[in-house]
Amino acid sequence: MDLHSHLLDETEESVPATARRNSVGSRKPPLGPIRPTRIDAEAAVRTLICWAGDDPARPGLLDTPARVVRAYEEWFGGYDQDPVALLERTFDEIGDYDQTVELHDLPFHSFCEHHMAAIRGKAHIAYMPVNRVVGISKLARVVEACARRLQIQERLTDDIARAIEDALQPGGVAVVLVAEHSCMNSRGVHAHGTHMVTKRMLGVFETDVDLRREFLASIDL
Ligand SMILES: Nc1nc2c(ncn2[C@@H]2O[C@H](COP(=O)(O)OP(=O)(O)OP(=O)(O)O)[C@@H](O)[C@H]2O)c(=O)[nH]1
Ligand SMILES: [Zn+2]
Repeated sequence: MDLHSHLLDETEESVPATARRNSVGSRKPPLGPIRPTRIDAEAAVRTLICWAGDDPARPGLLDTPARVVRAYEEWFGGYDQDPVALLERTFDEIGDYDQTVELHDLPFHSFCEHHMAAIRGKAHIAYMPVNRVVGISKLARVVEACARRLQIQERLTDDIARAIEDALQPGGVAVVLVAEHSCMNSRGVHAHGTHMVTKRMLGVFETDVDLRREFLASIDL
């Protein structure tokens, strides 16, 4: 049963989240606690509304817990996706094409695992194909599957690169993420306008300095 149907079934006994969650690449997912039922999740939202200082029983907030839980299904839908499987379909009729394939300015949304606050940014991806390429929309899907989890930007960058490497076995992969963290700009240190930049270089992008430079220079940082 996938997450969506699981959450629709309010009577179902809680089962270990790890029984359903997919890992990124070949790595095992972290051992999670028991995943609660939808009813438990909505009760938790009511608790947070009280913690914020409002009344979950007032008319404007009555439907909010159900909405928040539905939003969580979307925001954290990555736990039920296997990024490597998204890249299963490849195309091998690439003629003599022997240069990098790059996708720039892919928007993504994630949540930092320290504050569960939004991370919004852009991903820039390159890989050096070996005999086969993947549909470019699938690269965007991989970013989404890795981002819709609780993350830190460094691991998100690595997850995306590893998924592409595992699935395509290319000559190399490069991933650069440029993102704003709302835990940095809406609270805490209130550092507005800051961007975090992370990079993961594998294969030829790690060993060939000129190739790496060319990719990094092509990104609008
Ligand atoms: N390296 C890294 N740090 C992150 C990321 N997202 C959030 N953080 C940081 O995680 C840290 C958590 O630090 P703590 O001291 O435990 O939390 P805090 O008291 O809320 O810290 P402040 O944000 O400084 O108020 C903060 O410095 C955040 O800026 C990320 O993706 N990567
Ligand atoms: Zn944070």
